[in-house]
Amino acid sequence: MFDSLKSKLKGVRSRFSREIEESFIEEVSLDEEISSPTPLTASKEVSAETESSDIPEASETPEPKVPSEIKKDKVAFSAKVRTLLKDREVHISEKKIEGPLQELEIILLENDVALQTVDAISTQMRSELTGSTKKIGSSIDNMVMDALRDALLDVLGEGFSLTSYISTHDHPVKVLFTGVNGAGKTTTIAKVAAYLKAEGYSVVIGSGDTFRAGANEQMKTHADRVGVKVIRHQEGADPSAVLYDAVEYAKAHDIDVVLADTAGRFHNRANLMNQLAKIKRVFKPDIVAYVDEAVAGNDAVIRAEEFNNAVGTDVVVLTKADMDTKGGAAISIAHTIGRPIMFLGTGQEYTNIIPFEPETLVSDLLGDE
Ligand SMILES: Nc1nc2c(ncn2[C@@H]2O[C@H](COP(=O)(O)OP(=O)(O)OP(=O)(O)O)[C@@H](O)[C@H]2O)c(=O)[nH]1
Repeated sequence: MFDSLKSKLKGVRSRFSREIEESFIEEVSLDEEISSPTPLTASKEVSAETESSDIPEASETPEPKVPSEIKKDKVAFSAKVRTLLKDREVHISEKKIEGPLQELEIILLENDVALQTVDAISTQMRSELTGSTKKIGSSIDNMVMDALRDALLDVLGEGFSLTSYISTHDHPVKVLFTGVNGAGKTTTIAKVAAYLKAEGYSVVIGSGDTFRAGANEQMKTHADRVGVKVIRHQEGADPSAVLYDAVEYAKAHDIDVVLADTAGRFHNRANLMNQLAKIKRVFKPDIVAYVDEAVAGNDAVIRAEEFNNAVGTDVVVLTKADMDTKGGAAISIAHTIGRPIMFLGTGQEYTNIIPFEPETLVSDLLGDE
């Protein structure tokens, strides 16, 4: 999942660290250290905090150095500056991180992160890394990592736990699934049903896709496999009536959750969008879940926004995350439409669904152990 983005983020993180470190190495007047017999004249922020024990002794009669010795000196010197920087207060100017920031922006754009989300991540990184004096903790790498983690968490928002919602609201909780054709709504409903059953909740499915030939049978097959009752009418029936019946069944049988399927549709099909508005009026969902493919990248973000504007959306489910190497939709969608992600679909098995937790995604993206 999101492998291309992961490896690129790793690269740009090292570049941030390198550039920040190198700029301090320059400040500590490298030439002077290598060629002159005088002690290291550490300058600016670092020198102010360097203790006398950190400063190498000057030899009285220095021998001229051969190139290999100079190289070794440089390496040793960089290591020394790195040590000096740890637990020090330093000032990082915007200039020092401009190059890597631009690289980060390009990487995010190339991986389908929406422009406004890229801007937000970049602004947050800039403000967290620069400006006032910073205390570098264990290392510059960690400081960069923390800034990137905070920026990503900021755009990902809080996530949405369906089980927490169910445990704190009246039953039956009604979830309406909307989205474009073939995004994976029907499969997702079966996966969510299996997930909720495993969490100890009873579920009924309303087969509200009465439009596509074979959709009823497909839903029934999935429901049978995960052991959940499905309410169906004949093909072409009014989906609002099917879903109304599903709610009545849930009330009569003390069922915790109703999961309602709908036919796939595009936001620009006015009659189908009006039908969805009617379904909402009759079914009165507690949660409207917009389903789209993570692999669709920017298109998924644009469609989610259009659905949200047309019929409203409370949460998003991104399917086929297992096939998505970029992660752009997962990173941008909550920030762009202002609605949290509820689940990620990660394969074709019924167990291939994970509740979306921003911290887990960010740890995965940044390669935490
Ligand atoms: N790899 C992968 N495939 C998935 C995932 N979710 C769904 N699919 C596949 O996507 C295809 C379409 O899924 P459906 O559930 O039929 O899609 P739908 O949105 O109900 O389709 P319509 O009824 O046309 O609106 C199927 O082949 C699913 O197995 C996922 O998370 N990963």
